[in-house]
Amino acid sequence: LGDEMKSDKARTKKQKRLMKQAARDAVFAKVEAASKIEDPLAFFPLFKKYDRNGLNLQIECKRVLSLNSKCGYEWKQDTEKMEQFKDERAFYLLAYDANSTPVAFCLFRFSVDYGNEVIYCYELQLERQVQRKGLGKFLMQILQLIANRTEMRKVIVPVFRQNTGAYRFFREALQFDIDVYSPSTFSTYGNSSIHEILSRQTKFGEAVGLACYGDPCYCCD
Ligand SMILES: CC(=O)SCCNC(=O)CCNC(=O)[C@H](O)C(C)(C)COP(=O)(O)OP(=O)(O)OC[C@H]1O[C@@H](n2cnc3c(N)ncnc32)[C@H](O)[C@@H]1OP(=O)(O)O
Repeated sequence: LGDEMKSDKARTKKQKRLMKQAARDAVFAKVEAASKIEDPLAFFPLFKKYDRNGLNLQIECKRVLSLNSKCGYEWKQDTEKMEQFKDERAFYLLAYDANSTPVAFCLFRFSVDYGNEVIYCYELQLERQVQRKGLGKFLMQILQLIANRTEMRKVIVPVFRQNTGAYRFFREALQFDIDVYSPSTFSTYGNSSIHEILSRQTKFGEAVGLACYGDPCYCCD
């Protein structure tokens, strides 16, 4: 009987391990599939235009590798950014003005973060002249839509604490939470970390209601 119990226990343990592995594989498969979508913005053609508050912009979603070297942002000098730039799974949302000049970009990637399928937004940058006209909110709304469509659990953004404008934008205007894996939630870092990881759950995230962005609300429909 002792031996039988032991082998039962071993079987259950193995089953649990296999189930965990299958769940993990499913998360990676979902992220892999989303990463292969040629143009995630194609699902939302209405969002290819931003025509509000005196701006009239075209919005495109492109794979980072498909961009040519014309895009002359200063951050391209930055080595770490350059690595992100070269990542074949990364995408840009780009906003162009009437002269086809890029005036804003959002760099993101589908990713697995602590076992969760997420959209990781590395960077959101708007030229000064297009700031405070709702465009940042609109681009993040697009990310949230894409995240819902691809069944990701949340949208994540790292924000430097000293960037109070961006912090307020994400925390107050867009209702991002401090992510459970943000450095400030670990006692070793406490409040000394220079950045905070913020996140906003999708409808596939854990039991947090969707606070809508805009009026009209595009994310709940
Ligand atoms: C992951 C990261 O990349 S973090 C770094 C973010 N990027 C930067 O800091 C670069 C410079 N700034 C920018 O590119 C932009 O200003 C962003 C991305 C911070 C915000 O985008 P914008 O289009 O300017 O903001 P938007 O007009 O959508 O603002 C919506 C609301 O957010 C809040 N908000 C936006 N910017 C600020 C700010 N600087 N200070 C305080 N609140 C702000 C306001 O409540 C605003 O509503 P209101 O204008 O009616 O008061």
